[in-house]
Amino acid sequence: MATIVQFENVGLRYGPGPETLSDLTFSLDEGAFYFLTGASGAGKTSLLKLLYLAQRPSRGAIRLFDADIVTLPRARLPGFRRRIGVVFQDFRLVPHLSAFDNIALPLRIAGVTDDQLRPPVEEMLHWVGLTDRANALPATLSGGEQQRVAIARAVIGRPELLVADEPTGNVDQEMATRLITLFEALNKLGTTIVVATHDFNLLGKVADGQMLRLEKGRLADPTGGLRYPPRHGGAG
Ligand SMILES: Nc1ncnc2c1ncn2[C@@H]1O[C@H](COP(=O)(O)OP(=O)(O)OP(=O)(O)O)[C@@H](O)[C@H]1O
Repeated sequence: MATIVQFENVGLRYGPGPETLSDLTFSLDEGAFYFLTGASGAGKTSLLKLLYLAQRPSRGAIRLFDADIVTLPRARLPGFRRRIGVVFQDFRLVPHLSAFDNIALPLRIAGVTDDQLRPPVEEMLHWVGLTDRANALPATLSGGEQQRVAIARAVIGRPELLVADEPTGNVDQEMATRLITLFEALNKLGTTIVVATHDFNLLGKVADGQMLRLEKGRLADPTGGLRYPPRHGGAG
């Protein structure tokens, strides 16, 4: 299976303090489904930011889509970002656009005409249970409804990589199951998926799901022990 993401000894430091992420060495297979778990503050969002190119590492090498993204010229970043769907923890919907138009955004950016984009947007609205909220502005939607719009927007363009930060944090279990089914359908079409979650119920819902676990900024063995222990016996 081809590799879509490769991290080699990656570290991330936000300021003068200790590293938030340390010694990350792993690869993600193209077309696979990953859950990223770990306690609050372990570094999940930070790792996702490296994956969707919102953050550059402080050290180490990252290859994405077969390119060295650490040295990638800034001008090429937007082209890479368009290949990645992102569900942000805080949704980041465009406030003056309706649910319909937020979901339609990736297709509009890709040059799809209004006539052509209506059927897929309506299908997505139906899938996330928001057909009757199509014209609503984000501020008038509940947190769970906003989250569903954010998910629909992230998946509609069938990205090569989907990165989702706590995508079911604001919905009930029934909707969480439905949303994971949507991710699985996208995964079957070839999208590589990385879902950061605290919800262990989700893990059992994807037959081929693999788990990555962060512990204090380091990648740990999902079964417990640290796979990449600190070299000098530190606590990590
Ligand atoms: N922009 C930033 N500047 C400085 N420190 C940051 C920044 N973003 C995150 N951090 C710190 O990095 C650490 C990891 O944060 P991160 O949000 O990646 O963790 P997380 O595992 O996603 O947590 P949660 O599950 O609570 O969302 C935290 O100590 C956090 O305070």
